[in-house]
Amino acid sequence: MLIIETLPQLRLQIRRWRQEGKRIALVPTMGNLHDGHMTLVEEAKAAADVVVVSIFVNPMQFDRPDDLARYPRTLQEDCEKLNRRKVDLVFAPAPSDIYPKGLDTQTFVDVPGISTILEGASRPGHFRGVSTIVSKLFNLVQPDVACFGEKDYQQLALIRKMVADMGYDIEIIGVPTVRAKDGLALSSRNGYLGADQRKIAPGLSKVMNSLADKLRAGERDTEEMLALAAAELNEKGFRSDDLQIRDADTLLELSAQSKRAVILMAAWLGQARLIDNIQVDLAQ
Ligand SMILES: Nc1ncnc2c1ncn2[C@@H]1O[C@H](COP(=O)(O)OP(=O)(O)OP(=O)(O)O)[C@@H](O)[C@H]1O
Ligand SMILES: CC(C)(CO)[C@@H](O)C(=O)[O-]
Ligand code: BAL
Repeated sequence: MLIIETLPQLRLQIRRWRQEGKRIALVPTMGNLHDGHMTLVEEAKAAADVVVVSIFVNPMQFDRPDDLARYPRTLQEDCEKLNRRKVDLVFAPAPSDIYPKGLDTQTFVDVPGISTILEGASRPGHFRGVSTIVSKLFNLVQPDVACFGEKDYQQLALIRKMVADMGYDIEIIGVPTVRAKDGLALSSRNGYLGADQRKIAPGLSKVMNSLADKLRAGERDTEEMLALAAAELNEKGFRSDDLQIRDADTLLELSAQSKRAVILMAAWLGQARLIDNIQVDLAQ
């Protein structure tokens, strides 16, 4: 497995593979890898000849400096895991390679509409940072296919829109959320949970699933349903943040025309802001 940190070295290797006619898959990550990431890697392997995993804690997408500072960085363990999975190349650049002139004058990619609602409203500038780094990684790695997790539902929708709007010739594969046995969605930020909080954490998916059951049973008073869900989370020890039931295709409010809903959950548990989502078919 190649571990490359600089842009010129990466370009050289990508050019070689292109000349050999290889189909390239990209899995963008911020590292501290878990089984959710490994599922993305397996999907990437099935879809291409060579797999590139990027590991970059992207400062441009963090709206809180403390969140950036304490984000777990475990490059050596990550590379060992990826080596065992027979990944071909890990791209792990330094921030100064990606943003040599800093962030203030960096050209950015903004996806209108979707980047400022929901998670984008809670985390100002976050999605501009995501679309900019993913666009830059697409240009550097020139993948034929790229894999993203459904756990970050709005992010996946943002990337799909960017690819369509900008004419990237890249297939985007969305990978279903990988969970622990007790239902908690795997996430690097779960590492911030203490042992007692870890016991409470699956409550987020339990409350989400009971909202999904209510939708399936035909309940449509979403305001009332979400207020009850927030109270239930707070009772369990969370600080409910943003809970939404939206049209799964547009991310706008549900309408009579909506075919599928997505329930989007965000709640604080101690120092960790946990997110989760589930899609529900509304066909009666
Ligand atoms: N449990 C999971 N199941 C499927 N995909 C996941 C899961 N967790 C993360 N991913 C995906 O892995 C990619 C990289 O995510 P990232 O490195 O930010 O990990 P993370 O666990 O989501 O960390 P955090 O949310 O704490 O930043 C993204 O496409 C993300 O959606
Ligand atoms: C896609 C991504 C790697 C861009 O930094 C990040 O937002 C993530 O880990 O989901
Ligand atoms: N997995 C989403 C990246 C972030 O929270 O910044």
